[in-house]
Amino acid sequence: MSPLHEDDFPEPLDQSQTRIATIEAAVHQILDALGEDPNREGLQDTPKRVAKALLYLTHGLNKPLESAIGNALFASDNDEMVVVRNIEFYSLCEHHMLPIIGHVDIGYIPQGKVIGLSKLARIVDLYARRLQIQENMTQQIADAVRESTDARGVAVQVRAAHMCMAMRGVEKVNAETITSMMLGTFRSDARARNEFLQLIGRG
Ligand SMILES: Nc1nc2c(ncn2[C@@H]2O[C@H](COP(=O)(O)OP(=O)(O)OP(=O)(O)O)[C@@H](O)[C@H]2O)c(=O)[nH]1
Ligand SMILES: [Zn+2]
Repeated sequence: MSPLHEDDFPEPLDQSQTRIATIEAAVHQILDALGEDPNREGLQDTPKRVAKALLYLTHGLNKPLESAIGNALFASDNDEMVVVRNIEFYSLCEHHMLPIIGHVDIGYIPQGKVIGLSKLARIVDLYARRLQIQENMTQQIADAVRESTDARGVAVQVRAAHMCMAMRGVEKVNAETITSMMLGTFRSDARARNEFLQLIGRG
């Protein structure tokens, strides 16, 4: 599965064209309301660009979990913790539609099968590429890893900067929001939790 590009949308072309046209008209109105001249040379193609960019930035919406994983689940007797850390993500906050930019660390303890490593990053993108709040994204990623792997435990930590807190509002550029979700063994066993935190460099 190759990464999605701005020009491919995961739906029939006519549906994408309808969405692009609708968003384009709305962006034209927004430019006008901002006091801009939407017809000046520099802005002529802006509504279309914004429409395509917004569809790209939310392309995880309504996509099933299987689309991120395919067949990449492999039988394995290994029952040691697997950690993939520092998976970068770009999302949009659902309150202001401004960027949330950060990193996700994922750990799981396999129980009979392991998942293709890249699929953990694809799971992150599936939930990041839509309008989000960080807490829900954290939980959705953890639930998806658990559901797809039947792992004994799943740990997810998300560290992010919210542009709505940096570029406007309280204007705190250095604030970092950390959320985590511990399932199964990670919730019940402090040693497993601490090992995860050590491995992600936060213990
Ligand atoms: N819990 C949570 N809050 C978020 C997230 N992203 C943005 N927010 C917050 O959503 C809140 C919306 O608050 P409102 O008072 O309705 O909006 P606002 O007037 O724009 O608030 P300010 O940002 O404080 O100016 C703000 O406190 C944001 O910081 C997130 O991922 N999780
Ligand atoms: Zn926001």
